[in-house]
Amino acid sequence: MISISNLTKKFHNKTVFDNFSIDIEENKISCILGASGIGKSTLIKLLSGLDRHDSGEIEGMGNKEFSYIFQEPRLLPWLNVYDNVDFILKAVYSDKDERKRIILENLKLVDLESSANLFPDELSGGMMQRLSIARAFSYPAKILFMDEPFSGLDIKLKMSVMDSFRKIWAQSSKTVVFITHDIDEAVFLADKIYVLADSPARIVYEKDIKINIMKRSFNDDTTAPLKKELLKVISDN
Ligand SMILES: Nc1ncnc2c1ncn2[C@@H]1O[C@H](COP(=O)(O)OP(=O)(O)OP(=O)(O)O)[C@@H](O)[C@H]1O
Repeated sequence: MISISNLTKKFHNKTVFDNFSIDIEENKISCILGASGIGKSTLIKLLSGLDRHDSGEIEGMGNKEFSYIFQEPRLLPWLNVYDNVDFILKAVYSDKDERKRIILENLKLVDLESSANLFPDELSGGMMQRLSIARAFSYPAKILFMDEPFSGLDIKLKMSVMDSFRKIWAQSSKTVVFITHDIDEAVFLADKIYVLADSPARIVYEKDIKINIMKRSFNDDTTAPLKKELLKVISDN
């Protein structure tokens, strides 16, 4: 469990979190859903240690390594697909053959095995984001933070990239903290959804989704009531 308790974070005179608490389960996909500017990215930065909180406790991160997937893929343009992944693995695995096995296995899961020699400027937006997913999963980190990784993609690409994401996640046992403002994305991928609202931010709603992630479809009637509920919670707050 990753636990945040009684956390306070201020930027100058803006209090983003005041006495904020949340428990995040390990080996699951937890989704923080909320409007723009509410504090979602700040929360991930505090959890990952990229920013510091003013008071309160963050427990369960210890020295655990984490990887990040951002809204934009952040690839190295001078390296091909294979080497973009190899670049980050070199710091962890000295054995070239082991790196090769890990890289090819992960590229295969996101359907990029046959694109290993292409450079980022030869990839579509969806391919770039799939590569950033393969890179994040190749790195042996227990925790993955995702900051709106699908929001720059059109609906068709989004569905295909999210499908790649769930396949690759199902092979791992990573704890994922996923932030988004998109209800469809949250309902498609999350084991648990937290809705963040207000200023200072607080959790106004939380829900476990029991349907197996691999069995969900983007336009699934069984999740329609939940989507409606989330829409109401968001518009009421
Ligand atoms: N480094 C900073 N300095 C000053 N204010 C900041 C800083 N980072 C964030 N903020 C403020 O804190 C609040 C929360 O920002 P944050 O980026 O966490 O929101 P968000 O929910 O991730 O929004 P978005 O979905 O638009 O990325 C905003 O009001 C923002 O202006």
